[in-house]
Amino acid sequence: ILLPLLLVVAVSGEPPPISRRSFPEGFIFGTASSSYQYEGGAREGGRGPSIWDTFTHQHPDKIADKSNGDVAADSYHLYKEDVRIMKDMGVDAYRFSISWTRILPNGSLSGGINREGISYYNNLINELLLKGVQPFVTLFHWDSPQALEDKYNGFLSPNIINDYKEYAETCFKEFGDRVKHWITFNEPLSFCVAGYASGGMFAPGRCSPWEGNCSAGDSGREPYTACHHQLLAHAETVRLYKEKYQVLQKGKIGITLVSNWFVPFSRSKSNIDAARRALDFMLGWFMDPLIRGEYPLSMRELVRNRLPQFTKEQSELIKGSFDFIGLNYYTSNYAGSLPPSNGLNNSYSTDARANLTAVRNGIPIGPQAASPWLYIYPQGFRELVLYVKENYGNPTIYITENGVDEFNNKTLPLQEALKDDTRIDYYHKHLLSLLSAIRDGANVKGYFAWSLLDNFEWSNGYTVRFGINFVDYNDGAKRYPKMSAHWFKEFLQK
Ligand SMILES: OC[C@@H]1[C@@H](O)[C@H](O)[C@@H](O)c2nnnn21
Repeated sequence: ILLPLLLVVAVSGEPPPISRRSFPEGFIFGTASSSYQYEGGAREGGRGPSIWDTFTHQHPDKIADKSNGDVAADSYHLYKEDVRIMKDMGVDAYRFSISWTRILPNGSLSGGINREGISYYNNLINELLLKGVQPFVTLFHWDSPQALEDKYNGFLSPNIINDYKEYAETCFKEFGDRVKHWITFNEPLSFCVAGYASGGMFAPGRCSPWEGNCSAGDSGREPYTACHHQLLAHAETVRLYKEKYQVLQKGKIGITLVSNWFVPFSRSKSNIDAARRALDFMLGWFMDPLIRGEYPLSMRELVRNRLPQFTKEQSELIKGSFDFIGLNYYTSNYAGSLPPSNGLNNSYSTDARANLTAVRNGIPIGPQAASPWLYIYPQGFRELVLYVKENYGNPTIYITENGVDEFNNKTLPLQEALKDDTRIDYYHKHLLSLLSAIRDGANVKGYFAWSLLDNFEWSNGYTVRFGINFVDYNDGAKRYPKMSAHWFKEFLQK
């Protein structure tokens, strides 16, 4: 079947047609978002400050347009419009995150539950269910409570494990009768590397002096410590859910990870090994503990005493602590080998001894999008999904994010800004690539496009747009469907 279709591509250059009917029966399609990037209402409804409120307000220079998430896409007020858009598109599900500090304003349960926060998420969940859209809820999408940062340095302290577990249990109690898919953490990698290693790009903005302009930090230790505590918090929360809630509530629980695919610079052993190390340090950092109860050998050999160790009990607790894996894919890199670091200026960024780049011999791996790290390489999607299938026991996977951005060109007339052909081409080719991996046996049950709306893109602020729907930040965050929204609506026709 595929051969003639590939001939079509070879001749016409057009990718073969695809629709939801190309995918297995029951496959879930949705869109994804996160609380700090979408909600706004930063000081409304009893919400407490998160580290991203502090980071954007105290270090506006760290954000490309010096912006913040105070208003964002204003989903705090416009969520019913968002759900109407989803219903009109025909999506099956919506992945969103809960703001920890909207539920527990000062981070700990002892500080009290904010009933207005509970009410907001009840309203959102009920509206989704009313319109036939399943909620997939992420408990943590980088917006840690500032109060816990002040109290004990947040995820650098093991104290956060219990505070996180109590926050999660509050959500299970309040929403678990209607939420049947829970994601404990979004991309521990991104949070720990961009927040603690590479130049203070993300909140809490810690790093070593040789990595950037940070007031404090240790790029060679803190990324590993913070993510060790996230993995332990994840494992303890999964045990809690399975022991106290899953039998009655009948939901599933997992974690969302992100990885690039890595193409060796050449077929030399050193470059192939470098590509494998890159995968270990980006994906194996979490998949190896989840599947084998231990960090990858390459990490233990290269990071050594800077990498925390699991006790036997912790290893048993984390091994198998998931019903599904959420996997985010956006882009791929070339990987080449680097000599051992000097052991002086240690950093996660150099520990893997891998030179990662998007350009080889002057030729980019694919067209570059707006975000500097995003090069379009659909083949990498298939390779990554099959790598997880073959190296980690073919776990149940939901693709929890996949997408591409364009620049926020303020001089463009609205009708021009809605013509996002690149996004249509990106989704078309990535869905074909995913379908190919599924047909080769990968156990993928769903796909969430990033993102429903344009939103606050972390250190890029509002200078780039990832939305299938355009947000007019100058006119009450009004939503307008881009061409890709029409494409998705047609793709999703039952
Ligand atoms: O950068 C685009 C998106 C962010 O907006 C999401 O918050 C984050 O989960 C992510 N991971 N990889 N790419 N992304």
